[in-house]
Amino acid sequence: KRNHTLKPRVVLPENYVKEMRPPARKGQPVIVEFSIYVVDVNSINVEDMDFRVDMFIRQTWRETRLQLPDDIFEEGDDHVTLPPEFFDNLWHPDPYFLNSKVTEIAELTHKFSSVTLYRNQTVRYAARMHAIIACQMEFQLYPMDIQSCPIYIESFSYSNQKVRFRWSEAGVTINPELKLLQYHIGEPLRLEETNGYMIDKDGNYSRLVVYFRFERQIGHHLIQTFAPSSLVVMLSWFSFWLDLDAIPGRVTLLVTCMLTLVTMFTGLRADIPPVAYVKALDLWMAGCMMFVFAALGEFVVVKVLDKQYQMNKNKAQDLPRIIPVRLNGEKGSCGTVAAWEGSGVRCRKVDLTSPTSPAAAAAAPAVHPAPSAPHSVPHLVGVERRQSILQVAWLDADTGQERVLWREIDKLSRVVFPALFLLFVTMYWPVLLLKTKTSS
Ligand SMILES: NCCCC(=O)O
Repeated sequence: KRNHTLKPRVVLPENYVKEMRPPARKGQPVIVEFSIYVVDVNSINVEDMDFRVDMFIRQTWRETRLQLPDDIFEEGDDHVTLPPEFFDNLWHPDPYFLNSKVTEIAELTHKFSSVTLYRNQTVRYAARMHAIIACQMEFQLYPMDIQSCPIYIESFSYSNQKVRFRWSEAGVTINPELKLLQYHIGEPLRLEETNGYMIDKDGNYSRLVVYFRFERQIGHHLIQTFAPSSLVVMLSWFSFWLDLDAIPGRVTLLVTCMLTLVTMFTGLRADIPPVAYVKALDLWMAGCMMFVFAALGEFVVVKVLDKQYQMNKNKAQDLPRIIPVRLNGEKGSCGTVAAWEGSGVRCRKVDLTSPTSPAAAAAAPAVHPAPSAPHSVPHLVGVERRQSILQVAWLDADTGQERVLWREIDKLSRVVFPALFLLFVTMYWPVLLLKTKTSS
């Protein structure tokens, strides 16, 4: 019965010891060249800070002990491809992914790997692998963050004096059809050949590094976060157009805006792990909430001041407009106009309807030195109250209507709030873009 399997001894000498590395010039390491074709990157998992990559990983090295008879090659070929089982008959390097959580060779009916022997005694081993790679992610610039995730390939047992890893000319290539939901893979990928940090008595371990750059696409967050939250802030400005007396309307509008923002940002928090530092999104959230909070605060302050003004105004209107003020040096109380007239005490009348007039100004100091006069105290309060009222309220020259300082704040806020929000936006985005650029 004929056996068509290629026997290892056909290509390997009798004295082949697979545990010994191929003979190299004295003191020279075996050079192993790597190339990677990334088929897919999926599950960039910010919760666990890792990502899953499917790839073809290829290694080539010279095995000078191979004896390759012509009849194992097909006509015109310079290589013969063998099934994965043949790999176990050969010496082979022992790379591993230093920062992987899981590594496995894909399998269906057989392992997806192959060994190719070349006429020039080069061995090529290719395998399709899945790996879950740990990545130290940083979220300071989230959602404009760029994650730099390296894959470290290191020899497990051979120091760099025995085996040295190199990137082949092909290096690392990415499937051009690869699309990620939220990320863009920055190219070209940065490749490095270094020595590992673990120092053996024979030296370091040879290490290859490929840095994946995952640039988060802002589009998703523009639609889901930035645009809606900006609209909610703008919505809160409508309260400045509502009347100061529309308390339920204004409070409902502002509180609803605040709750909408809180709900929106609570939902977003689930997208990334709870890190201990401030993220760019936190600043945006805080900014938006501050604007709505400030609008609510403005309403409360203006409403309280207006209420006090209205109360003072009503009380002041109940007070007498013309009061008798005792002349300097006179004894006795003037009291009210009715009480004073005919009392014999020398007083003079002061018209308080115009307290800023010289008469009222003159009256005030004249009243102060007479604390003993019991009836002068309410009149003094009346004078001061009238003065304070007239400082915060005035008649509109065009309409002749009373205008109150507090109510003017609402009008000012209609301009100041949008202007400040615009300033916030124009400072936030350039700083964020600049930081993103410098971090990549
Ligand atoms: N069909 C996958 C081949 C992979 C490789 O040998 O590079």
